[in-house]
Amino acid sequence: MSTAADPKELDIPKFKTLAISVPKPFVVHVELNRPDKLNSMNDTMWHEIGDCFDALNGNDNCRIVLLSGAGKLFTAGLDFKGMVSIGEQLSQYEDVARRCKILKEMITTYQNSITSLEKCVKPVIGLVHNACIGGGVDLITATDIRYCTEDAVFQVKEVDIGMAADVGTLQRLPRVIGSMSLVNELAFTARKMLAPEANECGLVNRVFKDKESMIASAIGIAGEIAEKSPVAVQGTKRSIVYSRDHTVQEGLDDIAIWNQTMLQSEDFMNASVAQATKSPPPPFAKL
Ligand SMILES: CCC/C=C/C=C/C(=O)SCCNC(=O)CCNC(=O)[C@H](O)C(C)(C)COP(=O)(O)OP(=O)(O)OC[C@H]1O[C@@H](n2cnc3c(N)ncnc32)[C@H](O)[C@@H]1OP(=O)(O)O
Repeated sequence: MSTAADPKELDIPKFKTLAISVPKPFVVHVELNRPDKLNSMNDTMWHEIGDCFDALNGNDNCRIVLLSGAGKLFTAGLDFKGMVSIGEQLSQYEDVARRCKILKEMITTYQNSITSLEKCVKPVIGLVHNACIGGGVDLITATDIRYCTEDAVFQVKEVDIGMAADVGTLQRLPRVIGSMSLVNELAFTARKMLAPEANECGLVNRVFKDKESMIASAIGIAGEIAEKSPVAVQGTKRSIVYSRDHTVQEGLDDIAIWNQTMLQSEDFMNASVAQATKSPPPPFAKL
């Protein structure tokens, strides 16, 4: 069975603002890659994040994704300078309905871009070093596992630029960290949350000394996940995301219907036999 240790074998489009590598078979590393602009999120990056995760979702050479930032920090959030071109587009119209149409289209495109991480059935591990600001928090709240470095700082900074966050933080952060009081405090004050507090409140579940050790550990963990049945891992992510937004009974009903099919997969049979006979896990075919 061929595996994609070579990024070219992944066969996904090339991106201007994202760097893609394959550190291990089936493990895809996506880096926000505008280091000279502090990985600030311009219109191209917003579009490319969506395109990238849509492509990885359908790619059977990808079983798990690592998401980090190239250079000094994870991301400085929305690219202020990119907002000038939106301002120019708006200035072409005097009418409120025409202006609203431009803004609505932009907001929903950016929302869909973040949601593409959640819709991607491959688990995504968010790896934050140094600063994770504004849109960066939107982005990582849509990941499945989050780690950071000791120097990490998280900031829901939108109120400081005169806006209510609108692409996911206010919807997902309460579900990630549980305490509505803490979410409210972070969102109303835009204060910095440092790594120990992020760990304590559950925004991340591991803190590493530096970026190198974080990436190395994450590649190891991703490699372990990539060796498991893709039927099992993808079904698990699907069920966790579905259950988050539904009642317990609805979640149970959904997974019963899902597994009435998936328990007939060869992965279930082969993995169960290996467990029962104390044999090493079998290799699983691409999905
Ligand atoms: C529909 C919209 C949906 C999305 C909404 C998202 C909203 C948000 O993301 S709100 C948050 C926006 N971001 C910020 O407010 C971050 C502002 N920047 C900082 O706080 C600091 O720059 C940072 C902590 C990231 C780094 O600090 P450091 O001291 O290391 O660097 P600086 O000297 O401050 O900056 C270096 C140059 O980078 C430019 N820059 C910083 N952030 C941005 C940005 N977000 N967009 C564009 N450019 C940015 C900064 O102006 C400096 O440029 P120069 O003066 O030319 O050297």
